[in-house]
Amino acid sequence: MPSSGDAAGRRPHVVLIPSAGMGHLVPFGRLAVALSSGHGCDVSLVTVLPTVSTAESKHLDALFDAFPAVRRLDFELAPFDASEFPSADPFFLRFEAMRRSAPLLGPLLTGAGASALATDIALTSVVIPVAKEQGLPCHILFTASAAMLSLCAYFPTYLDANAGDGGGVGDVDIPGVYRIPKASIPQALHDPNHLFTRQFVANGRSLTSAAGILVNTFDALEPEAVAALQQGKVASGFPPVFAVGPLLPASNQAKDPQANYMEWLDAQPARSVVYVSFGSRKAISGEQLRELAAGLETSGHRFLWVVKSTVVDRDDAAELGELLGEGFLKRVEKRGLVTKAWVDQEEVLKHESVALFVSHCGWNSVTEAAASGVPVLALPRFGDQRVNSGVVARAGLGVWADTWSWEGEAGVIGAEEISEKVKAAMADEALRRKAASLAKAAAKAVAGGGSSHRCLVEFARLCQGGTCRTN
Ligand SMILES: O=c1ccn([C@@H]2O[C@H](COP(=O)(O)OP(=O)(O)O[C@H]3O[C@H](CO)[C@@H](O)[C@H](O)[C@H]3O)[C@@H](O)[C@H]2O)c(=O)[nH]1
Repeated sequence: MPSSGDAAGRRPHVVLIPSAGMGHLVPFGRLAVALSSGHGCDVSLVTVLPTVSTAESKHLDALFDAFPAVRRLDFELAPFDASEFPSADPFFLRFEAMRRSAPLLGPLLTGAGASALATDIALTSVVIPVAKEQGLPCHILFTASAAMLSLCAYFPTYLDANAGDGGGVGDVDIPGVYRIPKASIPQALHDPNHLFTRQFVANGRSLTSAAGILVNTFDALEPEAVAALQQGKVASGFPPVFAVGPLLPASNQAKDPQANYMEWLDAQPARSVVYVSFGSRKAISGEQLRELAAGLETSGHRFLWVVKSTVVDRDDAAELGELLGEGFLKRVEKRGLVTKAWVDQEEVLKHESVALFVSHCGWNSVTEAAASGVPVLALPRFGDQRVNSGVVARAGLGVWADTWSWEGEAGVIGAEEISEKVKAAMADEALRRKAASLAKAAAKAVAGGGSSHRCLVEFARLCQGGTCRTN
C-alpha cells in the first residue's frame, strides 16, 4: 500500500544522491522512477554538475524528459584545482570534488525540503555527516549485488579476525551466506594498504550508520545473501535491508540516432545472436579484445558486439578495425555487427534474436539479463565482477568458466576457450530454460505483492516516518 503522507498529510520527499559513472547513475534513476510512481513519495534526483561524461548528461536529460514526476536537483560543485592530483582518474576527482563541496549540500537539501536521503555507498563519508547535521535519515542504495554487500559488511570483521596471521586474504566465509573464494575477492583487497581497501573497509563500517539499505537484487537471484542480510546474520547492528530489484528499465535511454543495431537485430533469426558488452567503461585490454574477436569469429555464431574503447569522453584514437585485428570486420560482416555506439541494452536484451549475453557481469548487466531471461556467459574483469559471476553461476542464470586461466585482473582469456564456451552455451537448452524461469521470478518479485515490491512499499513507509516491517 502506498504511503499517504505524514500526520499533516505531507508526502515524504526522498532526495537521491548518486555517485558518478553510468553503472551507478542508472540504478539511481530507476529507483527515482519506481519511488515516484505509485509509492506516494516525492522524489528528487541530484544532478551533480558538471557531469563526468556526455553519456551521463544525455542519460539524465532523457530521464527527466520522460519522467517529469522525478524532480531535478542541480548540485554545482565548487571549483577546485584538479592539478593537485596529476594521475587521478575522473572518478577519484569527482569524489574529491564532492568531498570539498559537502558544505554546500546542507543548504541545497534544506531548500529542497528533503525528508529522507538515499546515497551511494561511495559517498557515505560525504553524505552521512551532512544528513546528521540536517536531522535527516540517510539510506544507501547499494548498486552491486547482495553478495558484494555482504562481503563489504563482513570484510572489516574478517580483517580484524585475521590480522597478524600474515597470510593475506584467503577464502572469505560470510556468515549465513557462503564462502567467496580467494580468487573472486577483488584484487585490490588483497593489499591491506591499497586505497581501495581502506575505502572498502571504511564503507563496510559505515553501513551500520545508514537508516536502511536498498539493494538492486531479488530473492530468487540471491536467496542466501538477501536472507542473511535481512536477518542480521552478516554483521551486527545492521539496518533494515530492502531487496528492491531488479530495478526496472525505465525506457529512458538516450538513443544514438546514427546507430543501426536494432535494424540489424530485426534481420537476424530468432535466438541466434550472441550479444557482447562490457558495460559503460573501458573494461578490456587491446589483447583481450583481439582474443575475443578471434573467439567470436571461430564460434561461427552471429554476434552484436558493443565496444567501449573510451573512458568517459576521451577517445583513444585507435580505429575499430585496427583494434580488432586485420581484416576482422570484413570477414565477419555477414554475421557480426561491431558498434561503438551507446546502445539501449534493455531493448537489445529483450530482442527475440538475442540468445546469449557475453558480459563482464557489472551488476546492472546481470540484473538486466535476469529480467530479460537471457543466459549469461561471464567474462569478469575487475572489482566486484567475479563475485557477481559467482552469483550468476549459482543462480543458474549463466555459466562462469571459473576454471579459465586466472592471472589476476589483467589476465587474458584465449580465443579458443572463448569460442568453445560460446558454442556450448548457445547449445545449452537447460540453461535457456533456467534463465527464462528467473525472468518470470523477477517479474513476480516486482509486481504488486511480490517480494521486491513489498520492500519498496516498506521503504516508502520508513521514509514517511513509519516503522519498518520487512526485517
Ligand atoms: O552501450 C551501453 C553500455 C552500457 N549500458 C548500460 O549501462 C549500465 C552499465 O552498468 P554495468 O553493467 O553494471 O557495468 P559498469 O558500467 O561496468 O558498472 C560499474 O558499476 C557496477 C554497479 O556498481 C559494478 O557492478 C561494475 O563492476 C562497475 O564497473 C547498464 O545498465 C547497461 O544497460 C547501455 O545501456 N548501453
